[in-house]
Amino acid sequence: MKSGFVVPTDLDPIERHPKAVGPGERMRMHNHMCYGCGEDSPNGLHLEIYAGEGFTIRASMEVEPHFEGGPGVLHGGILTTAFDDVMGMAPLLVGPSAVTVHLEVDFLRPIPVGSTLELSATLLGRQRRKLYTEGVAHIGDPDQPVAVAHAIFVSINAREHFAEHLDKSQISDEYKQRLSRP
Ligand SMILES: CCCCCCCCCC(=O)SCCNC(=O)CCNC(=O)[C@H](O)C(C)(C)COP(=O)(O)OP(=O)(O)OC[C@H]1O[C@@H](n2cnc3c(N)ncnc32)[C@H](O)[C@@H]1OP(=O)(O)O
Repeated sequence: MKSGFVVPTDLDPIERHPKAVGPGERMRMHNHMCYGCGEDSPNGLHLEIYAGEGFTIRASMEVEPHFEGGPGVLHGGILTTAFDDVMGMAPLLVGPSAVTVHLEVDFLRPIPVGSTLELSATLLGRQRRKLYTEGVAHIGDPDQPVAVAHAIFVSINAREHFAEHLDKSQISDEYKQRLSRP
């Protein structure tokens, strides 16, 4: 496996945020129109994402026929989207809203349509605003991953980061209200 992803050795200490959801609980939806996890996204993946122990996250995804890429198998871009969303929840265990700046996926085995894909993510560490994460996907045997991903998220001030494009959201009024709260 080749990867340009390197976790720095001089990481900042991390601890679970006191307000983070507990192990086994569903992660709070950051945007109910999100293509990955939003329950109201018309064509989205509708991922239900749960906090695990420590700095881990998990989710399951049914590989629907309309997720097909190659004949009978999951499209690689859909898998990448799922990783982005599941791994993107890991920073919320320690506090900050964060967005993806780098995401790489190693596709190890084809993933058949009709299977249940188990996704997990681990926050490996933090260096200043950068949050390093690893994701693993398997079907059936957890010791036989079908894909592995590595990503860096960078913490943001959500109010400032999304301000310019808020009007384009399908739920801009709701978001404007949410982000205006002190
Ligand atoms: C809100 C809650 C979300 C919860 C889950 C969401 C799941 C879905 C997640 C997504 O899909 S987010 C959508 C895709 N991502 C974006 O649209 C982000 C676009 N990028 C940006 O807007 C800017 O790059 C960003 C605001 C994130 C950072 O710009 P800044 O000017 O604030 O920071 P800067 O460029 O100085 O980078 C901060 C650190 O990150 C590092 N960095 C930036 N880009 C990098 C990169 N591509 N690879 C590696 N490191 C990177 C950078 O070197 C630096 O490291 P150091 O602390 O060591 O100086």
